[in-house]
Amino acid sequence: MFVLTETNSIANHFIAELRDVTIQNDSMRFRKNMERLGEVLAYEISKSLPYQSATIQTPLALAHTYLLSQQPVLVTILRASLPFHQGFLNVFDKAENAFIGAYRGKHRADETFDIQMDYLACPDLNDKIIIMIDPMLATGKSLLKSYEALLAHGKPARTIIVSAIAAPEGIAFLQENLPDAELFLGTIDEKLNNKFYIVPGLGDAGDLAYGEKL
Ligand SMILES: O=P(O)(O)OC[C@H]1O[C@H](OP(=O)(O)OP(=O)(O)O)[C@H](O)[C@@H]1O
Ligand SMILES: O=c1cc[nH]c(=O)[nH]1
Ligand SMILES: [Mg+2]
Repeated sequence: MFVLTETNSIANHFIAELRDVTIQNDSMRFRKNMERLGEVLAYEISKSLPYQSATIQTPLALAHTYLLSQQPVLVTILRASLPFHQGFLNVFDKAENAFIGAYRGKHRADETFDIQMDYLACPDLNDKIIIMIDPMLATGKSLLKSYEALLAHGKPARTIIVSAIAAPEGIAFLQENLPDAELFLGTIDEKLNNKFYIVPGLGDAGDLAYGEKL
């Protein structure tokens, strides 16, 4: 498991601004900070991908380097993931993309909920490296249900899950139910509250980026 804030970097500022209740009034800044965090995490993930040697013709001579031997598939879970996904796409500009509509349905009286799924647009996933992008890992149910839906499109060779903020409960849930998935996290928070929101967290990422839904 990789946790970005285990090393201090400028990304601490992006996460601090995402959390800050005053700065959250500026939804464009919220989306931009989520995008910037996506770029940083994409760069960190890029260090773990496979590379092959390549030769580039400059105007003067040949330059030797290593380039990705396989492009990842970027999987976005609507809607909060959209700006985070854009950060990944800025870095992995040749990646294929998948989109999943998964969201927490209406909470019951005891605050439990089911995950609703209503949209899936996806390339062939057989033998691909998939990066599942969701800014909030709370209970982990959205990510697990999304992964199960993806399997109808093939069996990935490798699954990377990336979140900006994760709760210990969601991490434990994924480690139990998706033991082969690799986690790349911005930061790990304290706990979930009785509505299954991350504390201290940042609130509702989808609402902060795009406004409240009915
Ligand atoms: O780990 P979980 O308990 O499943 O919760 C996390 C999910 O909640 C948020 O989506 P939300 O349902 O709020 O939908 P939205 O993006 O449309 O706001 C978030 O983007 C995750 O997908
Ligand atoms: O804290 C949380 C949990 C789920 N979804 C969010 O947007 N925030
Ligand atoms: Mg939401």
